[in-house]
Amino acid sequence: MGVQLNEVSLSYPGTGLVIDRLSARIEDGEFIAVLGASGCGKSSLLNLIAGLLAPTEGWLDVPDDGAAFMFQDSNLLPWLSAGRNVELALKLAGHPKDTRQARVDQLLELVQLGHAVHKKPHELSGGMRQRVALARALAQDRQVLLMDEPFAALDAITRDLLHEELRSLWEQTGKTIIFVTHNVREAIRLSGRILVLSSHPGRILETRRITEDLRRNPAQSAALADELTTILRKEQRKHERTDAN
Ligand SMILES: Nc1ncnc2c1ncn2[C@@H]1O[C@H](COP(=O)(O)OP(=O)(O)OP(=O)(O)O)[C@@H](O)[C@H]1O
Repeated sequence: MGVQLNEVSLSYPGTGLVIDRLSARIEDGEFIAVLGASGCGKSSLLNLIAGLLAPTEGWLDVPDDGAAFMFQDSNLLPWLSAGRNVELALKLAGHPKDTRQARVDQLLELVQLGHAVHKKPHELSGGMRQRVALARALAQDRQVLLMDEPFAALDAITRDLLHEELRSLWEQTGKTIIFVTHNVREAIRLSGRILVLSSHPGRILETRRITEDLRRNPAQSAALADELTTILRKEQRKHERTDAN
């Protein structure tokens, strides 16, 4: 089963309505990108799906075991090695001690970090730390993986590499991935479908399917990127005008 949102609204005290009657169905095994300008409610949406927030109105249907979360900051425990950081997640998920080391090795291999099991976070590059964070998220063994701008702080080359690795990891694991970004090219590169959110309050403005043919066609991808960027800019301007009044 995937994730279903039915007329979901969210208000914060003080801020007011942030998400307005948002409905979407995300299929099991789908890789979806949620694209929107800063402050449009993307993180709030992930928090709702993770069960960290409750909707003010409407309802959501999320798999019983919930969802794993990965953020822009790796949030690794600095005094633990990469392996121990992943092991801790396995321990919290209830994996017995005698099976944990083999699973740590497997997960770190999956994110191309088999060689870094003993390294502490400060000995790793930003990209490597995000790989450990990804392994830690996978250690939770949930079908749904929520990713909140996980590569936003990385340089372009590292990000590019991680895009490739994430796509291949998604193909291998069949996870349902909900990936939040404000980067249009990243959304096209990674996902099978893009939901574009409006700003203040967040509603679905556009839905676009991304086929493999489109992804492999630079001219078509660039045209779609231009189109989505124009939509986002227009949305941002509308919002800036509203704020100025
Ligand atoms: N706990 C909170 N209490 C009150 N207002 C909040 C809270 N969390 C977020 N907001 C407000 O809700 C709106 C949406 O925030 P959210 O972080 O979900 O957006 P976002 O699209 O993820 O932003 P960004 O791209 O900048 O991370 C913003 O105006 C923000 O200031």
